[in-house]
Amino acid sequence: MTQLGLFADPQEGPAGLRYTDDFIDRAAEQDLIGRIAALPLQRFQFGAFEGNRRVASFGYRYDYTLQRLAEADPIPDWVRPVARQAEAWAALPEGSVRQVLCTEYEVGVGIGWHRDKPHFDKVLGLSLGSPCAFRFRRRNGAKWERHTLAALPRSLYMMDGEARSQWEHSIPPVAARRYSITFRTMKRA
Ligand SMILES: O=C(O)CCC(=O)C(=O)O
Ligand SMILES: [Fe+2]
Repeated sequence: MTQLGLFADPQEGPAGLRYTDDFIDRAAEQDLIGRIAALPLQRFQFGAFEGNRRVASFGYRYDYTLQRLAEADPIPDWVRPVARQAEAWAALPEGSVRQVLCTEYEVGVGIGWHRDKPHFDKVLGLSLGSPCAFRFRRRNGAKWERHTLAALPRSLYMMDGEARSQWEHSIPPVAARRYSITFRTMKRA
């Protein structure tokens, strides 16, 4: 387990955060990167603000303009085995991952502070291609509690409990191109 705590006891990560290195091997990583790179990725749109990361959603997507979930293309066959593998690791029922987000971060691109939409329940993320600092923060009175997870390529994290509901997360601009696959379960079936 690789967890790097900044400004905090390294033992004290957000409750409900789980992480494992080497969730997949290098061959599987290269295969998934090739699959994602071949997708018709769209620049992430958040109202008037255009983020720089590029994404493709499957199962469901969150429509920021209408502020609701919308159906998306079905989860592709090539994602299913790794989604099943993530469910097994997280002890989730098979098939409970109903939303998949594939993301590409070019050099210098990251993601700002946020919590994932409340429509989703558990959030798991597979890192591909390069490492990132996966940062967490939570307000504690006048201060922020902070934690940084060093997410290595081929690793998997899960946000559940407080890590999911109380803490915000962000990724500072990456030094090398990174891909991720985010697996989400739904709050209500
Ligand atoms: O790339 C990642 O691992 C995280 C992405 C993320 O936080 C999100 O899309 O909500
Ligand atoms: Fe997120």
